[in-house]
This record gives sequence, structure tokens and C-alpha cells, in this order.
Amino acid sequence: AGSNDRVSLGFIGVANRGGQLMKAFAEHQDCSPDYLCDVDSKTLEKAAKQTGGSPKTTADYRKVIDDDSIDAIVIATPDHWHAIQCISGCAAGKDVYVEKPLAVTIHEGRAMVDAARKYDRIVQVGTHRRSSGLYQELSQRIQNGLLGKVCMSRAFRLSNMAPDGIGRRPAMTPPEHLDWDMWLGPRAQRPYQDNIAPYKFRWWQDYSSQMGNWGVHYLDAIRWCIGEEAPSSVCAMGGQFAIDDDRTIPDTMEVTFQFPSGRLAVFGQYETSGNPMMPTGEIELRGTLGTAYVSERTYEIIPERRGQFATEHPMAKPEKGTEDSSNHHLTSNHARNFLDCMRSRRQPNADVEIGHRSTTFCHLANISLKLGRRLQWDADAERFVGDDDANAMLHYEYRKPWKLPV
Ligand SMILES: NC(=O)C1=CN([C@@H]2O[C@H](COP(=O)(O)OP(=O)(O)OC[C@H]3O[C@@H](n4cnc5c(N)ncnc54)[C@H](OP(=O)(O)O)[C@@H]3O)[C@@H](O)[C@H]2O)C=CC1
Ligand SMILES: O=C1CO[C@H](CO)[C@@H](O)[C@@H]1O
Repeated sequence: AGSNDRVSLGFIGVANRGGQLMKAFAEHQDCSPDYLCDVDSKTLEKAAKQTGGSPKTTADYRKVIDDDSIDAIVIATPDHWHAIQCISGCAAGKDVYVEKPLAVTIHEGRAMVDAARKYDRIVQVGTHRRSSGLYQELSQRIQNGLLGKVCMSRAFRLSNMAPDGIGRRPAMTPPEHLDWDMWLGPRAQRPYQDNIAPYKFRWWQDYSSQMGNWGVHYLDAIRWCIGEEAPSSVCAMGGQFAIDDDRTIPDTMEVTFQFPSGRLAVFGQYETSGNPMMPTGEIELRGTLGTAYVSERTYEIIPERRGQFATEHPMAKPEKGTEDSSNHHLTSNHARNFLDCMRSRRQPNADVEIGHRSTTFCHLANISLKLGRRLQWDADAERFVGDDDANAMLHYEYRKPWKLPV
């Protein structure tokens, strides 16, 4: 640990989310941002100023990993970097806070879980709702039967990006302050475009997807509330129907997951229309006794109505609740939980296995969409049942010399 028993942190990727994480960790006195890394030197300079101190800086994350004075790393790079950086950190004896979605393939996610266990490391994934008191209580109550059997859950990413979305841009010379080759890392060499980085990698399948980016927040919350680890089948539909841009993901997509216990969950990514899908909240959980609408800060329970031939029996009671929990507040709680677990060596609220299982939903959806068919999933073996094409998509070949550390 650093001086005065403070946890010495290395931040890797310090732009949008990395900056937010630096603020969240800065609220806790028992840690300090001692090393910052970003492939963009302007971003790095700005982040170093944000600390008000004089942290070490580098464009090469391996320097942070090799620095013995750093206790833990906080990863907020684009998704295709998470696995290599997280596993290298674990192998070097560092604890890791890694942003969601955990990885870009199911194989990477499992390798991250294995590394955390092999090297006995704390790995917290950035699904910050896991550190919300409101969600913790509600998920418990729903699992205990508050809503009856929840057979249907839904959540949506809604944003009308018509007509131009992220635009169409030509191949460009990367800005001087950016190391583009290091940005691409394990992904294929390709020309830079300013609608890929910064931030817009979300609309490119190679680096992320909106299914991964937003889907993981909501599917994690849904599966937590209904007490499910994995679906047994998945079917996605969608395409680029209205937005004329360079994206390699759909602008309209809907996926249905079926669970072995007899339930469905739906996630919709509608980037061609933004009107709300629900009276309130971000996720809807529809049970036989009541429906819950839940967001980061609120929940509302609406009692069920008696349908055809139903006997008279007590329904859930109407209820509303709020918690002062913005993204920033929950992220600060999540950082606190990580720091506490570093000391206690207990599993954090969003342990890497939880993050891996939740991220898997997103990969299953993307693979089903790509193949254009419903797929059966064996969650124990982490393989598709009887589908070689789908199993071939559990990972991809890294660009040399990058490989997953062991
Ligand atoms: N939990 C949450 O609520 C949120 C989570 N996120 C997650 O955080 C991650 C980052 O997203 P976001 O901050 O929005 O994206 P940004 O593009 O704003 O930031 C990513 C930064 O990482 C840099 N970078 C890329 N490759 C490397 C590398 N190999 N080593 C060091 N730095 C690198 C990028 O450089 P350059 O500037 O050149 O692109 C950029 O500065 C994503 O996984 C995203 O899903 C994001 C927002 C909120
Ligand atoms: O793009 C994004 C918008 O905000 C979300 C969180 O609130 C992020 O997770 C996501 O990366």
C-alpha cells in the first residue's frame, strides 16, 4: 500500500468514465490516484490536473501493471481492452475495478474470472446498481415473492438518433496526441475515424455494442431481481433500419431470453424512437401479484388485477420508494465497496463472476442477431447446444502480438 496505508491506485483510461471514476474514488480518503494511463496525451494531461497532485503518467498500461507501488488498477478503457488489462493486473498481484461490459467475448469473461480466482484478486465490475441500497432491498423482496412469480421483465435503451446518428466519416490521420495502434490493441488494424474514438466506439461491434453498453446494466439488474444466473435460450432480431451512419450495430433491436425456471426477459435497443416505454422507471418486472418499475433512484409497485377465471387472492400492495442515488452516488458507493473488499478480502458487490454472467447475456444476444436464429445455451458448459457456428463466436483471433495473459 501507499503512504499512510492509503491504497495506491492506477487509473487506465481516464476520459469520460475514467474521469467520473477518479471523482468517485477521490471521495474516499484511504486511496490516492498515483498513476494515470491513457493513449491520448491530451486526456492524460487533463486528468492529471484533475487530481490536483502530480501522479505518474504513461500511455502504456504495462508500466502501471509493472509498478510495484500500485495496489489496484481501475480500468475504463473501451471494452476490447478490458480482458487483457484486467488479467495482466491480476497476474501482477493487483486488485482490479473494471468497467462494464466486462469483456467483448464470453471466452474473455471466463478467463477474467479464472484469473481473479487463480491469483486470489478482488475484481469489481462497474455495474454500479449492485451497490444501491434500493436495489439490494428490492431484489431480496422480489426473490422472496413480493410480486408473485415474475414471468416477464423488460428494459430498453431509447434514443432517437435519426437521421444521422454517429455520421459517416472518412478515414483520417489519427490526431498527433493519440496512439491509434495502442487504441486498437488486439483488434484488426484499420484507419482512424473520429466517429470511433473517443466515446463513439459503442456503435462499433468490434469494440462494444449498445447491447453490451446499456444491456448489461439492465439485464444485470433484472437477473438479480428475479434470481437467475443465465438464460437457456435467446432470440434476437433487428438491423440498421433508419439511421444513415457508419455504425456496425443495429439501430433497432429486440432480444428475448428464456429461463429454465419458466420466465422471459426482453431488452430493446431502439435508437430510432425515444418516447418512454414505461409509466416510470427503467426496468419493468411483471409478476402474478404485482408489477415493479425500478430506476437508479426510485421504485413503484402496482398491484396486479384479476384476469380471466382467476380466484380472489391478495395482490401486492401499492408502494413507492426513492433513494438519493445518482450514477455518481452509486459509483462512489461501488468504489467504497471495492476499497473495503481490498482490505477484508471479501467478494465485492459486483464480483467478476456476477459481471461475467450478466455480460454473457449481451454476447448471447449479439450472436443470435448475427446468426439470425434462436439459440440454446448450456450455462454450465458455457457453450451453445448443437450449434458450431454459434460456438465459433465465443471468441475471436487477436491481432498479433496481443494475447490473453495466463
Ligand atoms: N458504469 C458506467 O456507468 C459507465 C461505464 N462506462 C464504461 O467505461 C468504459 C470507457 O468508456 P468511456 O469512458 O465512455 O470512453 P472514452 O472513449 O471517453 O474513454 C476511454 C479512454 O481510454 C483511452 N484508451 C483506449 N485504449 C487505451 C489503452 N490501451 N490504454 C489506455 N487508455 C486507452 C481512450 O483514448 P482516446 O481518447 O484516444 O479514445 C479514452 O481516453 C467503457 O467500457 C464503458 O462501457 C462508460 C460510461 C459510464
Ligand atoms: O454510454 C453510456 C451512458 O451512460 C451509461 C451509464 O449511465 C453508461 O454505462 C454508458 O456507457
